[in-house]
Amino acid sequence: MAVGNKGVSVRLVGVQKVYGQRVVLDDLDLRIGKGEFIAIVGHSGTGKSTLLRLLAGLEQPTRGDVLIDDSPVTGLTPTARVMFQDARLLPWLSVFDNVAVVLPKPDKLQVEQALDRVGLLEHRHKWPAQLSGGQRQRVALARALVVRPPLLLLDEPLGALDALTRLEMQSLIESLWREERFTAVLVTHDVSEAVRLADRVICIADGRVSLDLEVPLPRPRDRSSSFLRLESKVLATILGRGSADDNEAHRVGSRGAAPMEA
Ligand SMILES: Nc1ncnc2c1ncn2[C@@H]1O[C@H](COP(=O)(O)OP(=O)(O)OP(=O)(O)O)[C@@H](O)[C@H]1O
Repeated sequence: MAVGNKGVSVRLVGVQKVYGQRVVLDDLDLRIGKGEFIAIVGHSGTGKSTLLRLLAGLEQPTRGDVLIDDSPVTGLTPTARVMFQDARLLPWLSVFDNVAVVLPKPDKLQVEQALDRVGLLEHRHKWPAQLSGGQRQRVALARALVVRPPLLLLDEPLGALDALTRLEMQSLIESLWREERFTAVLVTHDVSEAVRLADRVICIADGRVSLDLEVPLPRPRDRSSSFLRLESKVLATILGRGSADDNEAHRVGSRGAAPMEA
């Protein structure tokens, strides 16, 4: 498989996605650099998962182009792996086999390294039912990363976890990303998680990008005053209000979450 440990670049140009009468994404433009970590936030139903499915090649845009390393996505994106909110493990396979199953040619060392990287090597002989929710998501992460994908798509992967496990998983994802520098696109409802992990936080509203906010904070990030300012800026955009220190330069487009009368 054509995979490596360097990220890919991603470009969406004038992307529209229509389901029946519903225009979910409309003339959306977005660029993601190689190895960047992007978080996508926005109200429920604004098309965040749709956007990930377009990047994965699970769907095609109604109009416009999705380009990975400058090549249009026309079928499943071979460089991408997706992680979902539910781990989607096969209950009749061991932890080891749940990771090995995605390899065209199972390789014991490769699987054990992937499990070791997520801290689950000693659990490799267990069944999914014997694991906690957090451990199951670690297996899903190992399965996604075992092929060292250049593009990791994360669809609210930590949404069902308790707060503490969620923080641990955020640290794990961040440290694996820092080691391997794949391109990461995280869909999340948790604005704090977005600001903690992402180089840029993208808000989607009315089918397009309503905020593209750089997070220029050193990692690992704590909840400093700068962190809180960025967090409130993202929240204000999602809620459709300008925050007191809002900077118009961060807003893009003329529609969507433009500041409204508060
Ligand atoms: N296959 C489909 N057929 C018809 N409508 C769809 C399909 N997939 C998504 N939609 C609709 O498109 C809209 C956007 O869905 P999507 O799941 O991308 O939103 P989202 O922002 O990820 O939402 P959430 O935050 O609730 O997960 C929703 O109205 C949804 O019902």
